[in-house]
Amino acid sequence: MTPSTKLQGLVAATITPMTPDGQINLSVIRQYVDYLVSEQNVKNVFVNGTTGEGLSLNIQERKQLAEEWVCQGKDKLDHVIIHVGALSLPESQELARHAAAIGASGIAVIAPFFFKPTNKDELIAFLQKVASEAPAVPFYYYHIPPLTGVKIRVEGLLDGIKERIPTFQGVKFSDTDLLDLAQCINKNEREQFAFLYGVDEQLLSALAIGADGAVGSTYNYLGRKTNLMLQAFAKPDLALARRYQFLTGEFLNFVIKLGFGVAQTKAVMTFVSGIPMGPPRLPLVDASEEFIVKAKAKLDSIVWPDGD
Ligand SMILES: CC(=O)N[C@H](C=O)[C@@H](O)[C@H](O)[C@H](O)CO
Ligand SMILES: CC(=O)C(=O)O
Repeated sequence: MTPSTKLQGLVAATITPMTPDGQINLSVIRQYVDYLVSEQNVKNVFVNGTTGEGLSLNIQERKQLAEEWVCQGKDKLDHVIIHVGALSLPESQELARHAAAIGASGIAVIAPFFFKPTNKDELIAFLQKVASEAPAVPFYYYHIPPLTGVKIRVEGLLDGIKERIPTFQGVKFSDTDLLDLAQCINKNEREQFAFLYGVDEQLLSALAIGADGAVGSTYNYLGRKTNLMLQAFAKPDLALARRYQFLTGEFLNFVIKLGFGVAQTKAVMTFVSGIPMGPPRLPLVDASEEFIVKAKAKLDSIVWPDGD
């Protein structure tokens, strides 16, 4: 792994494979890593986040998953970022120390979401207490207000953050407020922070205002297509880049109308990759057969510009 290089390009938010009886299934992670690298051309992962049901796992499970991803990713993946956010500060700190000990290339933390920070100073104080437990590991703030309910704008959070959190390296930005994202990017030209966008259906818009890359659930199975969008954007061939975004958007728009979340992501990844992701953990419930049939038909019907 090469933790010193700036994180860019696509990062798959990993799914947590589970057995039919609901235990974490570490045995398929090796195959999962190979699939991401060879079939999707994705070499960075974000483990135990939203898609990974990180907040529904216990500490032991989170550590086992982190270890397995780091171990299986060795020599194959570029970055293995571990999400270590938790409602309990000591638990989050324990996970941060663990991630450092196993050699993770970065850690990320969401805002605590039961008792919530009410301003940026409270939020930074929490993040700082976690980050300082892993003083040699790049730290990312994971901004996802639709799920945490913590709507503190990132632009303001960045002011002086490097002084409070010396390992601060960037933001995983999972919000539709592109003005906030743009202000962050504009402000941080010199700092070399990485801004990774997390709303896959509008990644192209975020690239246009300067996002470095993306972390998302769809890069598990649409990584190759999204990489082609990134290439088209870099060229630049905007018409082609738009075409890819419209097509991935067409799929997402379709499944969102059917009801789309982590359970459905597990089902889609299972039929696309052939790797059994298993059921989600309650309160999430399995995708319906009807969803699976319709989602598969939709994905199969898409004619991609690369001829697939
Ligand atoms: C709320 C959520 O899970 N967001 C993911 C990452 O942040 C995205 O990757 C979405 O799954 C994706 O954009 C589809 O809506
Ligand atoms: C999408 C994402 O980054 C997550 O699942 O945490």
